[in-house]
Amino acid sequence: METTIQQQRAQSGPGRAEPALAMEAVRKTFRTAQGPLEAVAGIDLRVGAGEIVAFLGPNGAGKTTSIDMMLGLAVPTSGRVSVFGKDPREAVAAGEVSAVLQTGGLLRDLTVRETVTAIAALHGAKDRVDAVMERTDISGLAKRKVSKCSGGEQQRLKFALALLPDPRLLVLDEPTAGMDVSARHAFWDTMRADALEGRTVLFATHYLEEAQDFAERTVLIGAGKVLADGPTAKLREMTGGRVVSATLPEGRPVAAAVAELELLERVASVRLSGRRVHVTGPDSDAAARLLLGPLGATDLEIAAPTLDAAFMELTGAAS
Ligand SMILES: Nc1ncnc2c1ncn2[C@@H]1O[C@H](COP(=O)(O)OP(=O)(O)OP(=O)(O)O)[C@@H](O)[C@H]1O
Repeated sequence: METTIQQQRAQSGPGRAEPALAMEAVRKTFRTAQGPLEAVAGIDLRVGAGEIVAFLGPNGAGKTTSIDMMLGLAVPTSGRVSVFGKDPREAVAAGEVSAVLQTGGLLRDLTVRETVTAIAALHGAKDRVDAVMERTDISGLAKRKVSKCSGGEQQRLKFALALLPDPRLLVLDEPTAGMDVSARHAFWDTMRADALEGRTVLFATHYLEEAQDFAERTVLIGAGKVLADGPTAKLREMTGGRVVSATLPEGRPVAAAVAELELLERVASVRLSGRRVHVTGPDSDAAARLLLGPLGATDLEIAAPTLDAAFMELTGAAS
């Protein structure tokens, strides 16, 4: 699906010359009881119009703080943020950027349709109510009170509200947080269809899979800095491919097995916990063959790299 989006957008997407978003040497320091806390520690980022970018990082990496600055909800301590060449607050006022945020914002006593209609009136977009509800798959919930909607349904409603001004840049902060797997898939299906129409999308996520499934480009952030920025497929390669785990047999020295595994070509790391060995590298087949064959290991598992693994590889590489 990632390739399909890339291909279709390469053919029909808008020109990429104009930056939708530019962050230049952006820092944000909070004063806390323990002293100053640098949540964003010098981020440079340029997102071209029509790009789909994942902002990937663990808890506390600085994603939400960065997004707040993109939306004019927070002001950088130093550096500059612009959206389509404008101050973010001007871009928000002009309806050029809108967001689905993690926190709050919905009135519980209104129905879904009342909510959409009220916000549409603010944007002068009453004629878009039906289309937007259809697009985000909430037409069937029109008469339901917001307080009776599930977490996933509320996220879809927030998505509908964000689409009302027909923004050129859509910013999503953990849009699928709290959704179950099927709701998550449904959300991304809707999102993909929308992105194909040429909107620029930047979304924050903890999930490497979400970046892989949806974003052409991933910006990995940690401790307020950009650790890696490039095509999502490349990031996956950089993280060393898959992790092969297996239990080594009793009665044989584990150190010799580890040494043999380390001799395999293109192995990124070999880690032991008790007799359980974890081999990371792009050639999972070779590791699996050696483990199950000569090394006599059992209980083999092969897993895609997790964000934690990716993060450790990249922070290790960066330090
Ligand atoms: N208003 C604030 N005052 C003090 N510290 C803050 C404030 N907002 C964020 N922080 C701190 O700044 C750091 C970055 O937080 P931020 O919410 O941007 O990270 P995040 O990547 O979005 O994390 P998460 O994935 O948990 O949402 C954290 O250490 C957080 O505790």
